[in-house]
Amino acid sequence: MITVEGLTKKYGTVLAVDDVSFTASPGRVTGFLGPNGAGKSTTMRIMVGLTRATSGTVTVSGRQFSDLPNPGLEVGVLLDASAQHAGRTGREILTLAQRYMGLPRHTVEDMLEVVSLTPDEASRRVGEYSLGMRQRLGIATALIGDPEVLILDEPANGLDPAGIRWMRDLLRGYADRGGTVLLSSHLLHEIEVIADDIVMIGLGRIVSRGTKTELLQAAGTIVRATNMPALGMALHERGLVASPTGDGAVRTDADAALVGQVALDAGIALTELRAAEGAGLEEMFLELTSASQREGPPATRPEAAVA
Ligand SMILES: Nc1ncnc2c1ncn2[C@@H]1O[C@H](COP(=O)(O)OP(=O)(O)OP(=O)(O)O)[C@@H](O)[C@H]1O
Repeated sequence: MITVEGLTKKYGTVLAVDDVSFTASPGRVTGFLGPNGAGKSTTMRIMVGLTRATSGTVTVSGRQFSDLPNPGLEVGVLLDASAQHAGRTGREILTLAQRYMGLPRHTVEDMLEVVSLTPDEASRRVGEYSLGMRQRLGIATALIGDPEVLILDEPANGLDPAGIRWMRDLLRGYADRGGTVLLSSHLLHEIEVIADDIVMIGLGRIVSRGTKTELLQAAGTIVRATNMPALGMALHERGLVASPTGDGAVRTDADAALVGQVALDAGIALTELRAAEGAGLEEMFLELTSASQREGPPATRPEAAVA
């Protein structure tokens, strides 16, 4: 379990993390989602004691990271796969972790197998590794102490589609065995596929959080009619906000039953009526983080916690 309470980090005048609170629970994969510069890495660095918080607390399994006697046995961390010593081989890096944590020697070969690094690759210097190979080695280092909690910053970076599938299955299995996984990404689809719970952050603030199911339900309804202007008018008259989806339909926050009733009352024939699901989550992500999108206009920050 990871518990973040009122976490704030200022770098001079930059408010990188602004009063962030959330939990990541055992048995679940929690996706930490936000655009570039949202504050994900800073939050994770504070979690593992690499950056000092201005205020607020983070506990892992009830304790601060700095109070853990042998942290690698309790928390597996992958923050920057490129930070590994370029002159050492993959096997040497894992062996150092194994000795440092006081683990049996066979764990090194076990982990190489888990992350599918071949004996030949394990004997090569990390400086010659591709980014995907470095990520695999980083995940092996995070897992070697068999910790209960994993904190992974953009772990899918550099992995090919098969590698992403492999990582997804690995983390799923880890969570299903009771582990706590927190992983960050600026890619909605990645988080949507892998996470049970989602925490969205923008400009250092939590803009939404909840289970994926809740967020998908909260994503609204897609509706299409032969007479779209009449449908727009009918929804408007009932106080329902509808926004164009870009392909001729509209999305509204109302549930499908209400939208269907509104259309029936107005005598409008619908050609499509369905839960917005993934498309809606993407729209919500863009809406919720619009204040922090470099491409978007400045706006007041929304707060849309659903859990
Ligand atoms: N050491 C630092 N000194 C000053 N500002 C910093 C420092 N580290 C991060 N920041 C600022 O804090 C904010 C949040 O950065 P952070 O790296 O946490 O975002 P992120 O969500 O991880 O982004 P990305 O997806 O691009 O990795 C940014 O405005 C960044 O410029």
